[in-house]
Amino acid sequence: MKALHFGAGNIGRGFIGKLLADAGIQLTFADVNQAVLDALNAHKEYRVKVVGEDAQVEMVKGVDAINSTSEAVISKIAQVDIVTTAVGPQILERIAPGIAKGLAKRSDSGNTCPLNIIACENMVRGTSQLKMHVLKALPTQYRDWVEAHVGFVDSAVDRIVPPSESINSDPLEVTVETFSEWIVDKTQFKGKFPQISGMELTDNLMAFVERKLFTLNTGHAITAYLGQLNGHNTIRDAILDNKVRAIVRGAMEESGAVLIRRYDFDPAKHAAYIKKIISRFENPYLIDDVERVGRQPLRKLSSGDRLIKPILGTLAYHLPHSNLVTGIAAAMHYHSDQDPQAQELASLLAEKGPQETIAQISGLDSKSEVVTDIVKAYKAINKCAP
Ligand SMILES: NC(=O)c1ccc[n+]([C@@H]2O[C@H](COP(=O)([O-])OP(=O)(O)OC[C@H]3O[C@@H](n4cnc5c(N)ncnc54)[C@H](O)[C@@H]3O)[C@@H](O)[C@H]2O)c1
Ligand SMILES: O=P(O)(O)OC[C@@H](O)[C@@H](O)[C@H](O)[C@H](O)CO
Repeated sequence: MKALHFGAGNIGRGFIGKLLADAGIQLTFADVNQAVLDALNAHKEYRVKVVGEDAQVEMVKGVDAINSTSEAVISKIAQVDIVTTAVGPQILERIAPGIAKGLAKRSDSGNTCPLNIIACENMVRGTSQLKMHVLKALPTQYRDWVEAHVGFVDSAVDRIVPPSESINSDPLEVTVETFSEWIVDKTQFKGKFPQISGMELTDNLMAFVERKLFTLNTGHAITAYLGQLNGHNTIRDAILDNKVRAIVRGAMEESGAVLIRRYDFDPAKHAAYIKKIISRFENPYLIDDVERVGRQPLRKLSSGDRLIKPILGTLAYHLPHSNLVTGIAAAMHYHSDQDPQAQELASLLAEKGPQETIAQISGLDSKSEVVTDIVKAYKAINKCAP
């Protein structure tokens, strides 16, 4: 089997690419980072440091790389059996035209072997969104062919992979936690399921996607935002601060109450899931900056993402949400010189004030009680800020 994986970054090299290569699949990465492309093509292998109680170094071997903006992508898509992505939600639209051209070439060349495409991004049904962009870029005469031969498979992906400490000495080495989970929607495959150890199949994907995004990522983001406000640089330092930890746990429990109602999860198992996540945030072997986890605050404050979607659930079911409100208010204070979205957020706040800003970003009604609560919490943080 052959695979093309877009995004040779942390999760690409540290998780999805590793599982594909470990399964004996011939793997090519597509990226735009020339240094990473050159290093992959020079060495054809890289180190994955799996850190935890039982630390070990594993090698990923036999890989190569192409530029994702080059014609080579089109030829690859015409030939491979599986395409995966880990590029970030905002990049899916950018890689779609190349995928569409590749699918047209595949059809023209008479390759009717099934192809499955799986986006591994932190978003709800990311592959379905990628499909929408691909179809937009695809000449209409290929649509039926694509529907018949190409599976667009949604997935949930979970492994904490911060940038490696050895980035300067080895641009390919990646440091990952021991925990990992990749769950794919088995109802969307074309042809036989690929045999990839570590890839789990489900016919109930939405429950897994929401459980992960609205528990781990909700808690992670709030840890980052409150961590920054309280002077912490890393997720571990932030979660070890009892003030931060209480709000993070409270927010995950509030979001969890929605998930338990929506998906009929077992409350005891969900409580254990939250406990495990907090211990993952505490991982002493990973250095994960609050700036990585807090990145792109406008995305994280959008209506379907980890902060707003859970609070909408609490409103629908008339459940408590005071910790989520604090988390959202903290997100509005997020600042980073490196992050264009943090700067846009700051400009919006300066121009429109907190009430209009949060309403515009999140889609919440500016006159609603919840927006009033968020603005009150935002101003209360302002008063305490050093
Ligand atoms: N790191 C994690 O802990 C983690 C865990 C689960 C899911 N994710 C998700 O995985 C995705 C990637 O996250 P990451 O942490 O690996 O980010 P990253 O920045 O380390 O990697 C992204 C990679 O995509 C590449 N890229 C950018 N534009 C591209 C393009 N047009 N074509 C091909 N490649 C392009 C970048 O050069 C980079 O190598 C995100 O959606 C993230 O939410 C990350
Ligand atoms: O990748 P983002 O920006 O959506 O979220 C930042 C982190 O919360 C995220 O990357 C986690 O580390 C990951 O989702 C763990 O599975």
